Amino acid sequence: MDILIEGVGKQFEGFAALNPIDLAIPSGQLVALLGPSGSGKTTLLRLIAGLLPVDGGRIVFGGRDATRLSLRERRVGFVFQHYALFPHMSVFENVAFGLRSKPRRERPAEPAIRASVDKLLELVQMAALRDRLPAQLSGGQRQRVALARAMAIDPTVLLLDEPFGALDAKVRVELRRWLRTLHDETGLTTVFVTHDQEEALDLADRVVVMNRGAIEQDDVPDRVYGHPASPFVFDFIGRSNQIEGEVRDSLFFAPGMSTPLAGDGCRAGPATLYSRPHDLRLSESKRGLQATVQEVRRLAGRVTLEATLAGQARPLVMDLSSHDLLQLPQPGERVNLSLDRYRVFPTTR
Ligand SMILES: Nc1ncnc2c1ncn2[C@@H]1O[C@H](COP(=O)(O)OP(=O)(O)OP(=O)(O)O)[C@@H](O)[C@H]1O
Repeated sequence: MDILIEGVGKQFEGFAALNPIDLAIPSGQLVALLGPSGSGKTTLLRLIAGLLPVDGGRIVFGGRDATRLSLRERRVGFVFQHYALFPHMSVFENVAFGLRSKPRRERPAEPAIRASVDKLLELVQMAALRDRLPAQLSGGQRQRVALARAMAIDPTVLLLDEPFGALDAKVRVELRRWLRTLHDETGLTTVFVTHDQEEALDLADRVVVMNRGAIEQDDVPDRVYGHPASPFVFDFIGRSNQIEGEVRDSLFFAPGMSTPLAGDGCRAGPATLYSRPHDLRLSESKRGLQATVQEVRRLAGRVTLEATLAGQARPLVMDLSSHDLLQLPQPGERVNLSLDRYRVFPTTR
């Protein structure tokens, strides 16, 4: 089911946790809300769920205004980071709970409940552990049961708040691949909150990057990484280099360099050039950026070089290609660098 959010915002005691935003979540997509702590991700998820009343605007589920509907009426499946399964109930009973607690006239008959719980347990690969208690499961298994429980009510949408946040790194990666496969099988519209950029970029069809209660970019993962829409996104996603300078006559100037504006252009005045470490190269040409090598580092099979530019507070970081490794520059050496791709934004202070 598609979800439309129109002019929805939320304040807590005068503090804007979420500025009024517009967002369209197409049916069947897996959407990540990504941002630093306090950026408003959970607030937005809770507003979609109906766990919090909106200050204004509309939330539309599949063409139907759901703004004033409760969580139950919206029929959303919700999974929290620490989803408290009922400790005294078996895996099977936990998943059956949502169905058993439906009002009598909506409640399926017992054989139908058993059949649908069996199917869900197969889907989340927990059928073999159906009689176990939550305390007898690993963290990852518990979250799979929580997901099955959220899906038992045949939800219109699945909302997941840092579902793998409490798990160790290896299990997280396994579970996120598993969630992607599960999503492809069920086709359920799913929105999940994460502050882990790798998780968002790896898993989602669309990534909504949030900062200070606003949406900075809503795009497919490749574009969020390759074409960041704002300095915040450039900085927050992946690694970035910054060169301080100014824009004049449609050129970017910094001490010892001038280069044409790329992309959407940037108004005249103080500006910052952003680039990725893999978009910088060692160059033979004397016309490139002149830099002084500070350090060459090896980390996890990658070799990076740190170099300073005259007049710049921050060093530049670049990934070296295998060709560069044949003649590895040494600390203190002067090198010429060229920029393959970059974007210039007005400097924000
Ligand atoms: N019930 C509340 N009362 C007052 N302030 C709140 C309440 N809920 C959230 N906030 C504030 O609103 C802002 C956004 O919070 P929110 O939980 O949406 O952020 P988040 O992006 O999900 O962060 P995290 O990743 O840390 O969970 C924060 O500054 C938070 O302190």
